[in-house]
Amino acid sequence: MEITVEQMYNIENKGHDMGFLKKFMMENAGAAAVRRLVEKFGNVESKNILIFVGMGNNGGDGLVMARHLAGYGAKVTVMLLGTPENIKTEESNWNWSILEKMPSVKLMTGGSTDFNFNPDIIVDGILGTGISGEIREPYASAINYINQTNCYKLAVDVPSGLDPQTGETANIYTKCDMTVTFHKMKQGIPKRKDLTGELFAEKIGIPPEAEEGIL
Ligand SMILES: NC(=O)C1=CN([C@@H]2O[C@H](COP(=O)(O)OP(=O)(O)OC[C@H]3O[C@@H](n4cnc5c(N)ncnc54)[C@H](O)[C@@H]3O)[C@@H](O)[C@H]2O)[C@H](O)CC1
Ligand SMILES: [K+]
Repeated sequence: MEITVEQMYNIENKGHDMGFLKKFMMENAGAAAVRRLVEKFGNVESKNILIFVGMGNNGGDGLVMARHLAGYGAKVTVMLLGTPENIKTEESNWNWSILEKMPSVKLMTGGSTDFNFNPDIIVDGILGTGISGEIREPYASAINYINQTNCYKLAVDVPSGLDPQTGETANIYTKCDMTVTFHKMKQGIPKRKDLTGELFAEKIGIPPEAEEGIL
């Protein structure tokens, strides 16, 4: 069953109000996406993985992925597309503060795309269900960098720039090899398999009762 973005937010909020906090949903989302990646590659040890992180919860999922991938022995670099003080949500902030205590993950901020290594894998955690309007900087430059770089690309929830409700694209958008979306498929995402690549919908622990009165 495909659901709307509004239904997803309502289910997420109801699950949170039941006590299954968004930080746990985020943890399960990031872990599920990493499992798909590890399954794809067999082993991510020593792979150069570059994770672009937006300032909302799509970015937060990327931060969770960074921690899990470090645990698998990958060489992880996180590029936060802004400054840590401007991270928008409590859950993302919490995950950033953990990474600050992990020298195994290289943290970069601001959004420069002048990297001194070639990534094997890019994770697109720039924009998810919160997208609105044309893509602004520094997100636009990050999306251009992703599209110009020849490596494997995983989209967190939805390729950034693709509207998960309508399937329409903004002025720029990423083209990925795999997309891992969460809880249930959103209506617009499967309309653009050319941008999503392989597509998976992963459960993230939200109680089914959180759907009551919404679906
Ligand atoms: N489905 C679930 O239960 C869960 C989903 N998770 C992830 O959370 C994101 C949605 O997070 P949200 O913070 O609401 O939105 P985004 O991260 O997509 O981005 C919002 C952020 O981006 C800015 N912005 C919006 N449009 C633009 C634009 N065109 N150009 C530049 N910047 C833009 C805006 O200012 C906002 O601050 C969902 O996709 C999942 O990945 C959670 O992990 C929990 C469980
Ligand atoms: K994304």
